[in-house]
Amino acid sequence: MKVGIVGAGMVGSSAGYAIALMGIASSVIFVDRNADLARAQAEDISHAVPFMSSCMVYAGDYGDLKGASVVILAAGVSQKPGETRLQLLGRNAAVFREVVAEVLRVAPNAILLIASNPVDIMTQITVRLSGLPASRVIGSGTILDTARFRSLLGRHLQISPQSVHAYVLGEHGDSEVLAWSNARAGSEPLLSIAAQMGLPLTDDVKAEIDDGVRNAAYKIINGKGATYYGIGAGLARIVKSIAQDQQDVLSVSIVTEHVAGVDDVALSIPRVVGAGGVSADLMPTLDDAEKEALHRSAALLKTAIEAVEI
Ligand SMILES: NC(=O)C1=CN([C@@H]2O[C@H](COP(=O)(O)OP(=O)(O)OC[C@H]3O[C@@H](n4cnc5c(N)ncnc54)[C@H](O)[C@@H]3O)[C@@H](O)[C@H]2O)C=CC1
Ligand SMILES: CC(=O)C(=O)O
Repeated sequence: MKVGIVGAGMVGSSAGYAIALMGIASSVIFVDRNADLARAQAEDISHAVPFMSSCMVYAGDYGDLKGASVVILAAGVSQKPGETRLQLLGRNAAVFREVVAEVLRVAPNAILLIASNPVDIMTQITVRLSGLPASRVIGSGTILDTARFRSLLGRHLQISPQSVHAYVLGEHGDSEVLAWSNARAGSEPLLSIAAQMGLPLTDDVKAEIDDGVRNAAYKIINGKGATYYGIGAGLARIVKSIAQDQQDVLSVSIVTEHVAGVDDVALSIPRVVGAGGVSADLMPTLDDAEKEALHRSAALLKTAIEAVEI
């Protein structure tokens, strides 16, 4: 499978690195308005491939995306310390007006995988610009926040994060909702596991985990200027589900007709992902506070997209 990546910066290159090393694509092509950067990233990553897998990695222009099954859009600006994701909207919408048209011209049948922030709104903008069905325009959404939640829960409970089944819903951003009430480790509710392990999930522990998930990006950006390894692996995970038609349940963002009392808005809930993109939505059972928080997150995103003229 051929995977295109538009935007060869920190996020695009980390995704390309993960995809190449995981051996889930036959080729990865980088396109960036900075052609020297795209070439350098492709060359550097191609030197890692012989150690791990088999994948052609090169740089090109939009014409080279012809035949791509998936195109990742990671172009645009990223947050500076103190900036929110929503503050990037105007600048990244302008980038997408140019980029989406170029991609569609050569790869009209590709599934588009959106990374640029604010990712939920950029996903909805991409559906408007492309006219593609919502199921084929997938925002990475809260796949990263869900990984952060599982990582912190696993660390507290001393259990592998891969054995923690918990999701972050709603906006990939400040209003996101950690779904505690249905989270499990193994087959047991979290509270039961916490008691059995002698590691109670007190209100203080839950508040610390909430802060660690919700504010992870701000902390990492303060420390090193950008986040990229986590989302690079998350994007590769979505590409794997598509490439291998896995029907995995992943928290990703697509434009959804009715969700949490709001119509026609892109946000994350667990969804089934395979070769055709998203094939089903799996709305979790939530408690009243989580339902209300998800409604607020959806309404915030709806207000933001309504202000975008595309
Ligand atoms: N969805 C998520 O969970 C995450 C999303 N992000 C977002 O990903 C985006 C990229 O972040 P980074 O890679 O760190 O930024 P970066 O600045 O390292 O890379 C962005 C790249 O986009 C290219 N670009 C800009 N305008 C372009 C255009 N019109 N055509 C082609 N290429 C263009 C630039 O030349 C640059 O190489 C940001 O919006 C950031 O907020 C970052 C981390 C996590
Ligand atoms: C930057 C960003 O969106 C994140 O790391 O969550």
